[in-house]
Amino acid sequence: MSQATVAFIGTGNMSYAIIGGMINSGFSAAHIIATNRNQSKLDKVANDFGVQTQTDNLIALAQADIIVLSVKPQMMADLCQTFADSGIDLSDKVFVSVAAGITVARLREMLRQDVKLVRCMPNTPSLLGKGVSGLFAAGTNEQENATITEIFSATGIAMWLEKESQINDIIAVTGSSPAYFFLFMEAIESKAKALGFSPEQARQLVQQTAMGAAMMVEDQQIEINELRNNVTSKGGTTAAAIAHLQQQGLENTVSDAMDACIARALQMEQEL
Ligand SMILES: NC(=O)C1=CN([C@@H]2O[C@H](COP(=O)(O)OP(=O)(O)OC[C@H]3O[C@@H](n4cnc5c(N)ncnc54)[C@H](O)[C@@H]3O)[C@@H](O)[C@H]2O)C=CC1
Ligand SMILES: O=C(O)[C@@H]1CCC=N1
Repeated sequence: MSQATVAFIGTGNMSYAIIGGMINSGFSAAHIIATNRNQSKLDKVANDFGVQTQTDNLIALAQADIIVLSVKPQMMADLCQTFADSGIDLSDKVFVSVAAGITVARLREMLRQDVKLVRCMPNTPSLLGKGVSGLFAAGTNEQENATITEIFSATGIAMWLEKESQINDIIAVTGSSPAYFFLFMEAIESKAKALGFSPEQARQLVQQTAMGAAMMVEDQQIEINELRNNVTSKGGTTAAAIAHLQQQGLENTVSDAMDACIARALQMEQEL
């Protein structure tokens, strides 16, 4: 499957990021099909990355070896029904679902077949090759898994998981967590504006600092706690700020937020 054709069904934010990561790391645009019900939503991905686009999911399904299901979880049952009803042979295809909160068992029920399936939990930094994708295989062989690894390694780190339940854990750790970091950055940006910096200055200050901090974590390879200590002079300004965050329970708040994320995924598994 080295020249596998990959169809992204429901090309929105997440598929755009994966496709971008693939193209930026040298995948052939000719082997990627992006679908959406709405052609106008496909113009950007076609212009930016030169991939094929298609408003008819069944044409993409018939042409592709790997089918990435990337509609919102609430749309998945309707989409899968059209595939199950299509009469197209699904048995040789590898399905990859990036949807949160829908299990392998439920996806197979929706497709009315024990299809070869990989559950994948990516994140949007995939666009820059800085993504993380948790992967869980059901019914795929080694060669197929190698092809999937190749695709998701192109977008960052691809990590195979032993248990399907770990997909929900990785949603909390990496799938949803870019939003936690963005919220933290928004809070700093907003306060910088309140302190009198212009919107442009506030944006520049927060983005440079966040990027610098993240790059130090990667570059220095020492405990993150030590990096923090290196900023924190005893009796100084950082110590005052950190003490406030800790008194307000930041660590517990983050832990509780991640538990809420996992709980929502489990609840979706019951609902969808
Ligand atoms: N956005 C994120 O950071 C992440 C999202 N995911 C998962 O990715 C999936 C997609 O999420 P987003 O990209 O954020 O959503 P999105 O709403 O940006 O993209 C989904 C697209 O699918 C289209 N669509 C809906 N039904 C369709 C159909 N029957 N045929 C063709 N296109 C159809 C919609 O028009 C929309 O443009 C979800 O299942 C979500 O759980 C997973 C990890 C991270
Ligand atoms: O919010 C969501 O449900 C999806 C899954 C991980 C990120 N976005």
